[in-house]
Amino acid sequence: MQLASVYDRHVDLDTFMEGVKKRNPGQKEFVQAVQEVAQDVYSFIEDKEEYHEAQILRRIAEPDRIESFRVCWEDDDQNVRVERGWRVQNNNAIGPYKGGIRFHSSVNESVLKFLAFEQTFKNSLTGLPLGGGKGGSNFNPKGKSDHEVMRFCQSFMTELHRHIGPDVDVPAGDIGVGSREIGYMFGQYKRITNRWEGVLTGKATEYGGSQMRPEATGYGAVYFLRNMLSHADQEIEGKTAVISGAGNVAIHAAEKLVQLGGKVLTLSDSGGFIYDPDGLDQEKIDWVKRLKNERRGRISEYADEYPEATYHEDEQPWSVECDVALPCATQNELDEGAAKLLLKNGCIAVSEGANMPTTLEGVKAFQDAKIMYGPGKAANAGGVAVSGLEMSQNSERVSWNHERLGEELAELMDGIHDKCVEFGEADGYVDYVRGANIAGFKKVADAMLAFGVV
Ligand SMILES: NC(=O)C1=CN([C@@H]2O[C@H](COP(=O)(O)OP(=O)(O)OC[C@H]3O[C@@H](n4cnc5c(N)ncnc54)[C@H](OP(=O)(O)O)[C@@H]3O)[C@@H](O)[C@H]2O)C=CC1
Ligand SMILES: O=C(O)CCC(=O)C(=O)O
Repeated sequence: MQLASVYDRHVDLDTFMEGVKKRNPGQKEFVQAVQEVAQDVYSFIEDKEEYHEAQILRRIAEPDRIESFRVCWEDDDQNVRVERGWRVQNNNAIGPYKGGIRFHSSVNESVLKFLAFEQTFKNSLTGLPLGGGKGGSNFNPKGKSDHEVMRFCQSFMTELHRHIGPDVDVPAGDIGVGSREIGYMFGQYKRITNRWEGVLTGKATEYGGSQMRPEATGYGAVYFLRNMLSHADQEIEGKTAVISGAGNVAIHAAEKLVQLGGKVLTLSDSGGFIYDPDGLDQEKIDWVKRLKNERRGRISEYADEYPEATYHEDEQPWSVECDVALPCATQNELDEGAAKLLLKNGCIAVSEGANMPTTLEGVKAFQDAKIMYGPGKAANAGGVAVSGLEMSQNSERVSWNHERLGEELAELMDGIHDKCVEFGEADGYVDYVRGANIAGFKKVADAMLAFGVV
């Protein structure tokens, strides 16, 4: 009986999810990501026998491979330190594996599997030939010297280089991995292989990086918000916004929102959030860029620099009244209680700069209230899309200008929004989660069908 249900082509959603849980014990983030996709995909493929027969969803929810390795390095006191590194190559049906590298103490296999799974759908949505992958380490760069970070990155790449390549797998940045870390890793790859090739994206422009890549994820999340609002005959101008995070994505989301006439009230980090009732302007945003990218300081310092602002230690920004919210820090930072608080305070739209920042219950609260809710796999796809354009520029040995890339990014975000509407609109409401899941799934699934059982 048990075996029959496992191999049954038409297992129902609950049985499918039971199987996912059994095969991935203790991996709650991964199970959550699969659940969110499966519930939409199941209703889409209900009458499509070919997807059942080929067990497509089950195959996408099983990474092609996971490389796991030891990373040894020496700290400044010459202590030997040992961390663990991974690369999860989830699916390369439509292009080389592509997705960031995360350095954070919370990184484990479940987190990277969920990110690589999500990336597969996100990359498909961009319309570019990019498969899905993700990697990282439990190494925590916070408080480490530049030399320590360099030694760690070199050691990480010494192992990772065996598994990547410009037509195989092209990593980039994510939490804890910015331009400094990409530079150290690219330098080590080049040293080991003696090849200059576009094996990483997010490089500095001096050595093959693309204009607009640092801005792309945050700007893209705001373009997606603009698209959702304009589909509902609304605009960003004059809207108040709450943003979480104070890293690459949050800072650039704030910058674009302000450029488009929005008022940004908050930023946060893992210590707490700042509330600035006057709103951030470009000068304040530039100050935060220097704080985070050069001095590597804490967001609490903002309230010392700008006395009109207040700092709220160990708190999240979701209690602040706003029209729109952009979670741009990390997974599951916005739970059901926070979602209901945002709704109660009049929030009409959420655009996710982070990956899976809202819990399943939080997502349901937004959907039940029928507000505009753009899930990360659609709303934050601008980053990987411009990474895809960096790969094209590297292959052609050309460099496109800022203006062209800005236009390409806005067009890519328009395309993603259109796909979400095409597959997610019913009865006058756009379910962007459903739209993104189905559009992302369909392209990968059709490619897999063409390959047969591999
Ligand atoms: N960079 C990119 O291009 C893309 C990033 N993303 C997603 O966007 C999000 C942010 O990434 P990015 O801006 O690049 O990363 P950064 O490392 O630049 O910034 C991360 C920010 O989030 C905060 N943060 C991280 N973990 C936690 C936590 N557990 N609790 C509270 N705050 C936390 C950090 O605070 P602190 O410094 O205190 O840790 C920091 O302010 C991630 O979900 C990432 O996957 C998605 C698409 C592309
Ligand atoms: O630019 C990339 O390849 C990675 C972006 C990323 O990690 C993400 O979209 O979550």
